[in-house]
Amino acid sequence: MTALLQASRLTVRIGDREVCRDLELQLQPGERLAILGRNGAGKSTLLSTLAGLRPAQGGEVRLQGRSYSELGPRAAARQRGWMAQTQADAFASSVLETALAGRHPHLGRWDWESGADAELARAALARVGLTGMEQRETPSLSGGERQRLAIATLLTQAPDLYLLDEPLAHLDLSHQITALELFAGLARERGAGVVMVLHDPGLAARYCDRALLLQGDGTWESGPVAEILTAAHLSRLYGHPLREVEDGGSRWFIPC
Ligand SMILES: Nc1ncnc2c1ncn2[C@@H]1O[C@H](COP(=O)(O)OP(=O)(O)OP(=O)(O)O)[C@@H](O)[C@H]1O
Repeated sequence: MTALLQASRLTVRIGDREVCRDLELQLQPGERLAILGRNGAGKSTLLSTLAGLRPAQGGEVRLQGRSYSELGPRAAARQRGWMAQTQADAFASSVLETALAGRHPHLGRWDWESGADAELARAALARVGLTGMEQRETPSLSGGERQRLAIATLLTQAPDLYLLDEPLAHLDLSHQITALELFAGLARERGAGVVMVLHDPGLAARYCDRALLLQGDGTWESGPVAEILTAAHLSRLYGHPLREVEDGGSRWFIPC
């Protein structure tokens, strides 16, 4: 099976600092991967490299077997969606218009969005609880509402691969679980691949199949969450002792 995402011998640097050296990564349809690490370890930098938005210093990234230069930006945007850590609105537009921007990679150069596109956008807004807010201007949204709009825009884009930089930022606990369940459903039902930068290893253990730990010095570890997300690994990763607690079949990690 062709991997949705493959990174081979990927080396990413910021100045003379290494984020990862010779990273090997494969994501198959339906798989969810969590990226964890300390602040400044380079998680966002790696994610934007995986999204083809930043050049790698070595190795390569392929989407369903093709490099970003082979695909070109429009085809790449039909295959992978990227959610930035913060949502910047260059100018005010309505909630519905913002969600509809997710359809742009699917339209011809001179096409307008159709009624069917608007239906997709409205359905996506409904899935994140923004029905009734379609005509609101984006600067008037709260932080959590703006984040849910970013998720709705990605749902409207409907790529095969979702690259999410801290998708739970600004969300209350209930909306965090709703968002994680939503991406779990896309993986299960549509075979979507999901890569998420997360700061909660308990949620990563519950909602991802595999985890990638970025140590901040170019070294990394990855594997199934059962093997990688342990108190010993995580204590070393964060430089603070953590204790593992099991409850109702889920594993949680508590700072000591
Ligand atoms: N253009 C830049 N010039 C200099 N340093 C940069 C630049 N971009 C990022 N950095 C630095 O690179 C490091 C990695 O940044 P990155 O945003 O990828 O980290 P992160 O792991 O996502 O962090 P966080 O958990 O805080 O979001 C940080 O120390 C950051 O200050």
